[in-house]
Amino acid sequence: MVIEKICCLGAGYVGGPTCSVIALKCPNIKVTVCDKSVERINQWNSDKLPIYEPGLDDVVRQCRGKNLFFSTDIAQGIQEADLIFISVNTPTKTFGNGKGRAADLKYVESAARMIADLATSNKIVVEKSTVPVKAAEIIMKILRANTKPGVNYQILSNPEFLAEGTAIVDLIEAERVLIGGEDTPDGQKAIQELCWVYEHWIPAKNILTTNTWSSELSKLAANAFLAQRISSINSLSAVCEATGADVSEVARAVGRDSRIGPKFLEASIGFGGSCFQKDILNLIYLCECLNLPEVAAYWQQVLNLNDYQKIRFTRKVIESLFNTVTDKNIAVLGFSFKKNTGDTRESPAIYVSQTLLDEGAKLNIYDPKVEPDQIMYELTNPYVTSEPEIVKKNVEIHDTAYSAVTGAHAIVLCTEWDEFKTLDFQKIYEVMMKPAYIFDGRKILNHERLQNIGFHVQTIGKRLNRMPSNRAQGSQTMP
Ligand SMILES: NC(=O)c1ccc[n+]([C@@H]2O[C@H](COP(=O)([O-])OP(=O)(O)OC[C@H]3O[C@@H](n4cnc5c(N)ncnc54)[C@H](O)[C@@H]3O)[C@@H](O)[C@H]2O)c1
Ligand SMILES: O=c1ccn([C@@H]2O[C@H](COP(=O)(O)OP(=O)(O)O[C@H]3O[C@H](CO)[C@@H](O)[C@H](O)[C@H]3O)[C@@H](O)[C@H]2O)c(=O)[nH]1
Repeated sequence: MVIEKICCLGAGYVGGPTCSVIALKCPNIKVTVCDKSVERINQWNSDKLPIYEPGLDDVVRQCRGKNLFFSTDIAQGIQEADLIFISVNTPTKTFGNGKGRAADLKYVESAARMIADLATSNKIVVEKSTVPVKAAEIIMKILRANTKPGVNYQILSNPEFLAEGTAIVDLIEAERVLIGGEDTPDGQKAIQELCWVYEHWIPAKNILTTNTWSSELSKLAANAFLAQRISSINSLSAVCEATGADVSEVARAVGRDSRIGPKFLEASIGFGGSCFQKDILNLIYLCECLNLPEVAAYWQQVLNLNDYQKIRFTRKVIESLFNTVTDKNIAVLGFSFKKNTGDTRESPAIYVSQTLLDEGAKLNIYDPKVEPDQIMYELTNPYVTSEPEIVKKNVEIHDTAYSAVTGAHAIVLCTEWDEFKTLDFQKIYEVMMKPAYIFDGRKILNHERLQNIGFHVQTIGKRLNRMPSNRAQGSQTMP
């Protein structure tokens, strides 16, 4: 089979960018991205795309209406496609068996059932969502139990490794594409057909093929390893703060060993995002089901440490502000889980903000890309608060960092947006309450310069004992 038409079920952070790049690099393939959400599809077809991702607008502009289409007509998408990506969400279960740990496969299952209902010709079905090992078996069972005469299915695993904020570069210059399939002649043929799609722009040496289960497990393993590095360096950040070592220096020294490498050793207020926690929980649950409690406990510790880091940082904020933030104005700079994305899923800023609100603080929140409604949605979510009215009363969303900090007792920097590095902190100092505090949860500011201006500064993994300069001590401009 030559792949002429691709359909993707799920127009989210993965389906949208992935298929846009496939359309860009494979001009002879028609790519249709389908979603059951009319609103999402309308946004993909508008000038304001539903997700912010550097470079994405350009790619969509080049291909949309030519060989890239966004549609709610799932039936047509499925029927005409030779190859179907399942790119739907796989959140952690919130109730029932495996609550809080297992991946909820209801969207994967419903996608498989839609394909089974609608397909009238042979399909290669590709699991792109992140799933527990053996999920392909579920898809296979649903499809093969409902096969219409003359319709054959091959199921492949092709996990996605893009990171938000760098998705387009990650897709165009992928270090590796992983494809797992059945060890049968038809399975191997399907693998080769998907390889052919990627080979339009990915060197063949970067395309790895494995059996289905290795491919599924490798995705969970990759995220577990990455998150483990962050928890490792974050654990040492606490040691640094207690001893006078500097975590950036430690990371530089450790990372210089080529066996360890320098990437992903940036201490922080903890990792966020929709993937790390969810996928490690998924791995932990899998280990528990496989009766491997020691392995489950090992990975659980990566998550425990991440919670500890968020708690430790927030506690430091409160303790530094004389152990009370009641009625204090606190500017929260950054709400997304990392820079260059508007995504707030599992953002550490949620925990920090919610804890400060619980302590009676008033928050002025500014993020360059997160929509105000999204911030309020996260903070008034019933899983996070039982008092949404108090949250609404005590949170103000600002459209510049300067307006957020005016009159604030403290700045809490939660996301490493580049624009925060170039703020005029002299000007900011003048409009803040005194003593003025900055808590740099991302280690991106020039702490010495801030101290010279007069700020009390705290960061991650480094003790900054020096008192602010005398010059600035008394200058209070706000009542
Ligand atoms: N976000 C990332 O950076 C990232 C990276 C790699 C892998 N992943 C994995 O990819 C998967 C998708 O993640 P995401 O961030 O794109 O999720 P998302 O929530 O942004 O998008 C999923 C979309 O699927 C749609 N959907 C659900 N069921 C459907 C159905 N039956 N038919 C059509 N559409 C349906 C939803 O409406 C939603 O728009 C998850 O398994 C995730 O773990 C995510
Ligand atoms: O040294 C570091 C690197 C990252 N982070 C934080 O870790 C989180 C996750 O960052 P990142 O991995 O860059 O973004 P994601 O979009 O969550 O991407 C991860 O999760 C995706 C979904 O599975 C995978 O595809 C990617 O390969 C994997 O990097 C963010 O809060 C970062 O601020 C740190 O604290 N320190």
